Amino acid sequence: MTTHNYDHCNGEVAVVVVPLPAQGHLNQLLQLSRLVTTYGIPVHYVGFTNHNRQAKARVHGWDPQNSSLIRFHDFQLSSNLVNALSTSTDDVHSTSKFPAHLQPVFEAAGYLQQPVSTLLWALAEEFKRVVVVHDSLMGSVIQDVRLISNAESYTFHTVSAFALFFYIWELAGKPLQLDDDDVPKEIPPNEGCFTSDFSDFMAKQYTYLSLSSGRLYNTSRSIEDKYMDLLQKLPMNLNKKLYAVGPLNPVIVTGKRKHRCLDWLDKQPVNSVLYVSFGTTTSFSGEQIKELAKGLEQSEVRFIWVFRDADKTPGVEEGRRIDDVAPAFEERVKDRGMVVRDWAPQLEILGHSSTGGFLSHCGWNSCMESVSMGVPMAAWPIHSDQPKNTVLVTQVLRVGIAVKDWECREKVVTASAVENAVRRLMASDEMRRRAHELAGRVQGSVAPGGVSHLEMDSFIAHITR
Ligand SMILES: O=c1ccn([C@@H]2O[C@H](COP(=O)(O)OP(=O)(O)O[C@H]3O[C@H](CO)[C@@H](O)[C@H](O)[C@H]3O)[C@@H](O)[C@H]2O)c(=O)[nH]1
Repeated sequence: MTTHNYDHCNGEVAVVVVPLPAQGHLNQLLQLSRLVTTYGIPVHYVGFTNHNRQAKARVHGWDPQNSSLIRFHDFQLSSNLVNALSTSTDDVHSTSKFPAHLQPVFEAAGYLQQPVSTLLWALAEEFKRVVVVHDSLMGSVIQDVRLISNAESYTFHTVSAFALFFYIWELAGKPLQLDDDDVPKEIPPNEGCFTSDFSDFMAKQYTYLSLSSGRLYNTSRSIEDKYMDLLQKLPMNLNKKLYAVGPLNPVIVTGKRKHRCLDWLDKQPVNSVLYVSFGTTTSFSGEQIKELAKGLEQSEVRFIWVFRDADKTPGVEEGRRIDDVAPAFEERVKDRGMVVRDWAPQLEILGHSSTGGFLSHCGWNSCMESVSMGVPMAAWPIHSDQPKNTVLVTQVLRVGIAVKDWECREKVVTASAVENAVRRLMASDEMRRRAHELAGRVQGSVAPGGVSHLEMDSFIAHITR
């Protein structure tokens, strides 16, 4: 890890990081925390106890317990809240695949406002300046920043510049005139991507965007320069400084290898293995699982399949769903496939030379990790920003193919559609070549002198001014 010579910052500036309590968000803000500490600046990472524990346990490539500059502030979920959350279950048969069962925990995050406010006032006494970096969906929690004269806040966006721009552009009634080459032919509309409860929640949190002094993005101008420029032109961003500081995931993975799937990967030929994973917010129906299993089997491709349900609230007792992958399936494919049911080391898998493709829901972490590691994708969007990320990956960056059309989102993806897409992906040397080339650019952007590295330097120079 690079350490910058910013020791003069100690005692002057404290950074407080406030993630939304969901894995895809906790992770990015924890990686950002690590980056900030390389400049010698202390970071205070706040959240519910169970989520902080989960974030630390799942992080890739480094151990947050060894960082003396990151302090975790754990706040307890009240027992009433735990009871309320335990009744909220994931409905795998719903036509909307948005993880509505997580909505109560997003709402519960509002309870962090009071303890976070107390922390901010205390730090404001101790430090010359308190800098709050908060998830774009946690604006209400940090709203007291405006009352503290030596505090300022920055909004952190966990999605691609592309998905965010087109989401806001549609919501705001398409305020900018766009050139033909800015807009791929078909941008999936916002409708159908979220539940109405979540859309209301986002709208409420976005009312706090005007409070912040600037915005941070987990993306790189080496791939999304055009969409960062478009974001800058939106009325809400006209007088804000935008910083594209990603990818925040390590682009070179080192350290102890623990998982058995990495030993298995060592024995497979270069670029021969398909990695299959749908992140932490997707649960498939039994029927969909069977079609996917059949498609993988028919494709005759080697694979690692991370077989998981969507996350629930950590620590909240949950019912287990029946495991729909039959032992007979695993037995039949055991010579060329592996089913992983625990937490898979995704970055290490994507960074392994035997991995040649990624069948993914296109969550933004997965896209950035795959792009950083030069692995082409087969895109199977499920909800939220994923349909827009699919267009970015397949039509703009051209390092992937689509497995399913977003218009057919309510239909089960058949085994033959899986088989065809997987075969096409694994056979495309041209796409793999482009993915490698893109990875070189993205990795270069976070190296010293690279564009993301310079934007991070510029952010740090600004908050330590
Ligand atoms: O066994 C596993 C499963 C997941 N991961 C990691 O978990 C993260 C998953 O994140 P992502 O790919 O973004 O998917 P979601 O968990 O579904 O993320 C949510 O949050 C993202 C950021 O806002 C959005 O882009 C997604 O649409 C939204 O579903 C990635 O870092 C993976 O490397 C593992 O390491 N091992």
